Amino acid sequence: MCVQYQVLLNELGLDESFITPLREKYLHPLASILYPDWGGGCLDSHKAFVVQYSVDKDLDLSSHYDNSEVTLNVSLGKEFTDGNLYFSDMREVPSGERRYAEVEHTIGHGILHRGQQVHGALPVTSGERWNLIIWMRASSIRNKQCPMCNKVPQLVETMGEGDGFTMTKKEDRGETVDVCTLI
Ligand SMILES: O=C(O)CCC(=O)C(=O)O
Ligand SMILES: [Fe+2]
Repeated sequence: MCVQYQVLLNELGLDESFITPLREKYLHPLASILYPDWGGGCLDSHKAFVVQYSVDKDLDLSSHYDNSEVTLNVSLGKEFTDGNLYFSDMREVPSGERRYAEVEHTIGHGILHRGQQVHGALPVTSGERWNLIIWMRASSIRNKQCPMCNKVPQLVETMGEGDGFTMTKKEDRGETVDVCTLI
């Protein structure tokens, strides 16, 4: 899975003023109720970005799961045809046994889902489709098991934002990332 056309909101200075308060005040309480078994009650960081699709850029996004415990996906517009989202089972279900459901995403609406639920976006056939994606992370969950490789994470310091893992207090040296995302 690779989204080529994306803008990270923290690079635009929008994390502290917009995404962090949105997560803490609104998304965390909702996720605590909806997804208590998937880290929804202990979300403590995020990666937020805007993705863009059009016929001359990326058309679609193949089936994948996110590097998140809970994801918010908001349709920002602009005007486009097709490009529906689809959702399937959790990633543990073997690919041959998965069932898929298509969801038409109304502009201005947000869809909250578990990061480990398999999903993707179908091709747009005209116009431009822009979405705000917030991958929310729970360090207490991912510190025990990496959501991308299922292993106990091997943490290394990183430049800029990490991937929502935390080191123990003694070793706390800043943002960290699991080596599995680097290879
Ligand atoms: O294009 C979309 O609406 C889905 C994007 C997505 O699933 C992701 O970036 O993880
Ligand atoms: Fe995704």
